[in-house]
Amino acid sequence: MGTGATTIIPPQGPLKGRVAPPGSKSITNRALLLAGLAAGTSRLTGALKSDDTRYMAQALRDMGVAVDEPDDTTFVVHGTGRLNAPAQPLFLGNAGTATRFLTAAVAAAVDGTMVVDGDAHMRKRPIAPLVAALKTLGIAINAPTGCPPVTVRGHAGGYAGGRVEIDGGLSSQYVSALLMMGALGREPTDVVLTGADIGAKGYVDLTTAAMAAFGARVTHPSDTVWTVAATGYQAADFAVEPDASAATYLWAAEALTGGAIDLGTPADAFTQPDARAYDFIRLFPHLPAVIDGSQMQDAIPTLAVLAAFNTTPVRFTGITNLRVKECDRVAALATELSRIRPGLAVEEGDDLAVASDPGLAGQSLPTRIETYADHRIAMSFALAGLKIRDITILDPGCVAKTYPGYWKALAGLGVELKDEV
Ligand SMILES: O=C(O)C1=C[C@@H](OP(=O)(O)O)[C@@H](O)[C@H](O)C1
Ligand SMILES: C=C(OP(=O)(O)O)C(=O)O
Repeated sequence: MGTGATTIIPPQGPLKGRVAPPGSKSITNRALLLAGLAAGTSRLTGALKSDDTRYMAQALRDMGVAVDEPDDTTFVVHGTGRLNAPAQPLFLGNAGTATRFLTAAVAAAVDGTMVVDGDAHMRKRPIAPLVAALKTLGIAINAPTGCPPVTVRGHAGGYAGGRVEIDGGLSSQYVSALLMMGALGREPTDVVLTGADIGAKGYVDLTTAAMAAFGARVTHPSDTVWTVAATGYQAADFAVEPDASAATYLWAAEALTGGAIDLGTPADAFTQPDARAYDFIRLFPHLPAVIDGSQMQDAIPTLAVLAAFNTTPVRFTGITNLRVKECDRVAALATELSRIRPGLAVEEGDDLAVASDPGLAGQSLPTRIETYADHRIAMSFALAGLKIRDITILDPGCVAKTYPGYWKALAGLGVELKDEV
């Protein structure tokens, strides 16, 4: 459990100023991995430095790849075209991207047996579908609980290629992991989607775009099939775009206060799925009655807190896999919104129904928000504190997973914060 608490003092007027969100977590962790698998030096600029990307960078170092950090937003990765077996289990905290992507990559890039593990939260996040898919490729791999730790017997260059089926319903990261591994096969790999759902498909598009930047060739002959050529990876200089999920808090802060915050990047310039949230945020306080969250899952906490101040109720659908993120986000949103005012949000089957009440603004509703070690719960509920007096966020440091500068960014916009230690 983290410690501390931060109370947000609602600003007197609109929030105005310039705040650039940090680099994209999703893109940084893809680029780090691909650079680590390539032979040669890759320079990643605009990158995110946060818990999630440090775990990925450290894992590469643990496998013999030199990763330099000349400044706050740059990684220089000196790939050798091979990864060494790590002496210790790879510890990846609660970084879903690092855990899922590395589980597949090490199977085809490292000689030896290794363990991929994470913290207590990661040990509750499912990885069984990815493990089962890797087994079908002849890889010796085991995750007895269906979650990390995963034990993998890897062979550098040691899988043939061929066809691998994956159900991406619980996590699109399984699909991305197999695609990035695909370029390491001896022959091309077809990644074939089974099951009805893949979560936010935009993350798979981010994966194939990053792979192309590092020299891979992926074709997508049908909605459910990707073919990855057996090219391996080439070092590249790569500019990481700002994080769209981080941007949602700034867009929402602007909408809630009627402000003008310049992020330095227009919403339509992002390639990440969560940028779609802007199309809703700009409608505030007239969000629609139903919002399908399936293609912008990490933005749902932001939108759900915004919805509490909407003129009419909002139902969020397509959010079942929010239950297997850093915490059960559907339950957390219902519980914590209802802590502010009983019944403000309820779980209805697979949906989250937010009652919405613009009259909440300006009230004093002293509430201590549990954050469940989930950065997005902390960051989104801070938005409620821009409108309601006496909202306190517990364990504010958990934002370090993806946005260590979050509180500073709010303070830079003139938001007064009171820290308890
Ligand atoms: O591929 C990625 O970079 C991500 C995919 C999504 O997860 P799932 O695919 O597990 O839904 C998202 O929630 C996560 O923050 C990042
Ligand atoms: C779900 C998230 O992260 P991950 O799956 O990469 O741990 C997130 O950042 O909201």
